[in-house]
Amino acid sequence: MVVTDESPSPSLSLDEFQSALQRLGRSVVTASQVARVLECSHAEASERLAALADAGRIASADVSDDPVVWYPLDIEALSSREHRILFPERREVVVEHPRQFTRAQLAQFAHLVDSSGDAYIYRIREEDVWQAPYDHLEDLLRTMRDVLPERSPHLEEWVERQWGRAHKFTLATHEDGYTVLRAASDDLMGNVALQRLDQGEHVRAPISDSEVWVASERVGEIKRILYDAGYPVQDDRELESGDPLDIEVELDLREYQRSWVERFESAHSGVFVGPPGSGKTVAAMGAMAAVGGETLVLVPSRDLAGQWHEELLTHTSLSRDQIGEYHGGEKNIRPVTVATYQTAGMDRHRSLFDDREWGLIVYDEVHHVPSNVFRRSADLQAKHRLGLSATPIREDDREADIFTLIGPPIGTDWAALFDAGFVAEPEVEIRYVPWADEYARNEYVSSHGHERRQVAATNPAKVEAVRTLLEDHVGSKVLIFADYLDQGEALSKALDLPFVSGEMRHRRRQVLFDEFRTDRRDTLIISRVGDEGIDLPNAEVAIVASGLGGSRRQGAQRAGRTMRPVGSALMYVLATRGTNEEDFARQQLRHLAGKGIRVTERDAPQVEPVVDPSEEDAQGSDEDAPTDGIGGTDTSDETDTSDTPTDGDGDE
Ligand SMILES: Nc1ncnc2c1ncn2[C@@H]1O[C@H](COP(=O)(O)OP(=O)(O)OP(=O)(O)O)[C@@H](O)[C@H]1O
Repeated sequence: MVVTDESPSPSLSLDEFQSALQRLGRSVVTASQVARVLECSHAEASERLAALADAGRIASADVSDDPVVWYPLDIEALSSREHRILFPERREVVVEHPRQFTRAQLAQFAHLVDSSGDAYIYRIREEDVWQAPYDHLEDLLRTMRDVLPERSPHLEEWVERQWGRAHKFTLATHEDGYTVLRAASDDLMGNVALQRLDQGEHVRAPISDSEVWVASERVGEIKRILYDAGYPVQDDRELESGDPLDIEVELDLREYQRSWVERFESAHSGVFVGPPGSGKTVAAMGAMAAVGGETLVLVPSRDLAGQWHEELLTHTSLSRDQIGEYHGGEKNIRPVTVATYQTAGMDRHRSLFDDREWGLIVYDEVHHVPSNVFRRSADLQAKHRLGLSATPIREDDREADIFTLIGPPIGTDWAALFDAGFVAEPEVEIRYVPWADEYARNEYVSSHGHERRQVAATNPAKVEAVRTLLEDHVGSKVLIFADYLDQGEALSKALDLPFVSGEMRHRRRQVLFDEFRTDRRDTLIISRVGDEGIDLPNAEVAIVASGLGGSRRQGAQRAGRTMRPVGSALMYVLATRGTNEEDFARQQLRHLAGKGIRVTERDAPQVEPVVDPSEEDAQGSDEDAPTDGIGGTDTSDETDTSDTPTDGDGDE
């Protein structure tokens, strides 16, 4: 029986029309295609499309031998509109022109694998499900359904299986005080754990078929063994609170900071992941107050140690004699001690970990923890451990170390962060700079390895490219990053600006940083020493002259220096055209895309180099003299990211 519905078809909104286009993956459609998506008759679809066209919202074209086609009036608006496509079998999501919030949501459970051009490709790996910062599977699935263009039962079943694997083993504290490992089933204990753990070293004695007493001093190893076997362990043990220490935070924590601290209190360990400037350090003080025990804070550089010291004095009830610093400059162990990773990683300073009954270890810039400190952390499993990171993805992808030795990411309420305006999406532009001259290009062609990278990074034409950018941003607060000492000095001379490097005395650096913070200075040239956490909250523009060969995280940190909540922040990355810098630039900034940063690319405007007349004579005399290449990178500062630490400030 056919029921003819005399009432007019329900109208079709422009949003529904555009969603249909997205579902169909097309920008021009026929009524029958739309009928399929709307699950209505062809006639009804035609009627609804015609009504939308009559309302002047869409257009149609009579294509002679083909049916009428319909398309949005402003095809441009569509082309810049966010468009998501799911490939369930590959567990991939492709997003064109993703918005910042979309990228932040995807970063909760998916790994950004490519972002060249406008399409961002995310893949969901098993470890992404394991580390998804949710207490319940339903919460994870809700976020997925919110951000994925369609539901996929097949994908959700896979996610559920991975989630299950991450909840098959639990470490707990037995009522008699010893540490036990519990499995979700006898089989898992027998076929997975007991096949891999060492009887005696790891396993002390069986308690039941699914529960064993384990060696508490081997917990770090046990976690790693089971993680590598595909079973990340939930750590629900009661942890030591160390010698009691009463700490109060004298700032009102923001909603998302309180949420971080509450989640940490229930999990006892974990990582706060939030954009630079979002308040992780202050939230860590909240965690210190919650634990109420003596605290060891580990940071990547001496400058940052000084900054933590100041922040603790400013924002907590701690008195000056309760806080000490432990690094090249001073060796004071106090109830709250801030030490550099370099010092903490050295055997002759291992007493740092054992000298006091710490209740909490804080790892700042957790992706920066050197291997020897990670190894030492394996012995600290009885303590509360907190990581802070703006970019949790390690260059060498050692998420497993962070997960097993410190803890899983603790959920970040991105919506609250964005609503509170603590994430300013910076514009990042890669500017491709031509060679200064044939000589410089030939030098690149004839060099190899590190020197080749160096020649590309220190292309003299970059000086003019920086000068042009400074002229475009007169009055803005600008940081120019130069990894190579000679390039930093060349920029300093050409632009008459100070160059802050690890070679500069600590005191002089502080003076320049303070002048920048207090607006007595607009522009600074800095080397790696400025990468980690040095608080230059009012930087508005970052120009990366060199340092692309470093790592993705440096790119994020540099963007971070301009991602402070100061409205629109800009970052220019100078890459020499036709060299490996182009690939580095795209690879490094792809990582930033996963943190909600939009990347554009363009060629630097051609400019004639400004040559100092005095140099003109000098150039004439030895223009054929081979240069020995540009001086080495500034490894004299403390934030050397290699695992064999060097310490610019003479840490013993
Ligand atoms: N709850 C708060 N109330 C007032 N100010 C705050 C609060 N939380 C953070 N701030 C301020 O915001 C700035 C950045 O905070 P914080 O240093 O904690 O951020 P961060 O995420 O640790 O930055 P980075 O990643 O660079 O280390 C600081 O000046 C801090 O004093």
